[in-house]
Amino acid sequence: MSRPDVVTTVAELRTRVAAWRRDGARIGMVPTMGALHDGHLSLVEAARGGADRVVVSIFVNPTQFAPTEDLATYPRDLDGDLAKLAGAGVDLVFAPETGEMYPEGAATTVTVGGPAVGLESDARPHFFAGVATVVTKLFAQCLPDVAYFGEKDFQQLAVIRRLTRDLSLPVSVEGRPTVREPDGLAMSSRNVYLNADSRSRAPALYAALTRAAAAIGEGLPSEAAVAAAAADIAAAGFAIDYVEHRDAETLGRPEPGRPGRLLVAARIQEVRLIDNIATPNYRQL
Ligand SMILES: Nc1ncnc2c1ncn2[C@@H]1O[C@H](COP(=O)(O)OP(=O)(O)OP(=O)(O)O)[C@@H](O)[C@H]1O
Ligand SMILES: CC(C)(CO)[C@@H](O)C(=O)[O-]
Ligand code: BAL
Repeated sequence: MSRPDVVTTVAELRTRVAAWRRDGARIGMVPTMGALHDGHLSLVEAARGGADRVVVSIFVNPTQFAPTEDLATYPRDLDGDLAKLAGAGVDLVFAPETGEMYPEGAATTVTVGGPAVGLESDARPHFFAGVATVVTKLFAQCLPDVAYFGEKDFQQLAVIRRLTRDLSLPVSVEGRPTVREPDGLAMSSRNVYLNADSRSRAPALYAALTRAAAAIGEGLPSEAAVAAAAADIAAAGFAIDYVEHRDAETLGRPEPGRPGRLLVAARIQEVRLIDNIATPNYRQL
């Protein structure tokens, strides 16, 4: 099966997209950092369904990593990624070098408040400014009609929705459900860092969220459900960054009658995993 075409410059990307647009095509974009797995492929499939042409970007964005984080070792495999995309219906891969995305002297950063405050930002204070800046640039470079993001990075999705609205970007942002391994672990490029022992413990994260969401649905007070989830996660050997019940849209305090979300970030063997689950029947104050 033939691999998708790859371009590395904004000029080439714009030329290709402009030609499709002249033909009246609707453009879909799937931004990624590569090391593709079935979660990414589910976004590609959604894009195939919602657009005539699909662009996948692959760029390990340095501005969303702190100096202490795993930028240098983040899994990179463009050749393997292109093989996975062969036959997936992708029209173009945009795989820029860092200098193309951040030319010498780049001095502009997009910062988001609201849903970007707290949770991931407490552990990764630089993170959402990096994501917001690169996603704004990708949207400006490609000018997609619609862009697809995973609910696995739930706060990131909320931040991207908010920045798109606040900056009046003419892009429809679509969130897609988390794709999981058969034992419930959310697929993530960083799962390859897990050794056999940590991998066997990792499904405890989603199992704890599932139990807590069901308990909240049955009327258990939010605080008690969160405390039980935290205890389960700690018992599985994780160091917890946060376990929180939040409003699914604002990520502020959960409100009865509105969709809620349980979110977790926890570390095992120094691998930081995140996950989340809906609490649609939330009724407690
Ligand atoms: N399991 C998954 N199901 C659905 N979407 C996913 C999943 N994992 C990642 N995505 C989405 O794919 C897009 C690109 O994510 P990214 O390249 O960072 O992959 P990742 O597996 O989340 O990597 P990382 O381990 O760095 O978090 C994001 O919109 C992300 O939410
Ligand atoms: C949205 C994104 C591609 C921006 O670099 C990244 O944060 C990711 O892969 O989720
Ligand atoms: N999956 C979001 C990108 C990151 O964690 O750096």
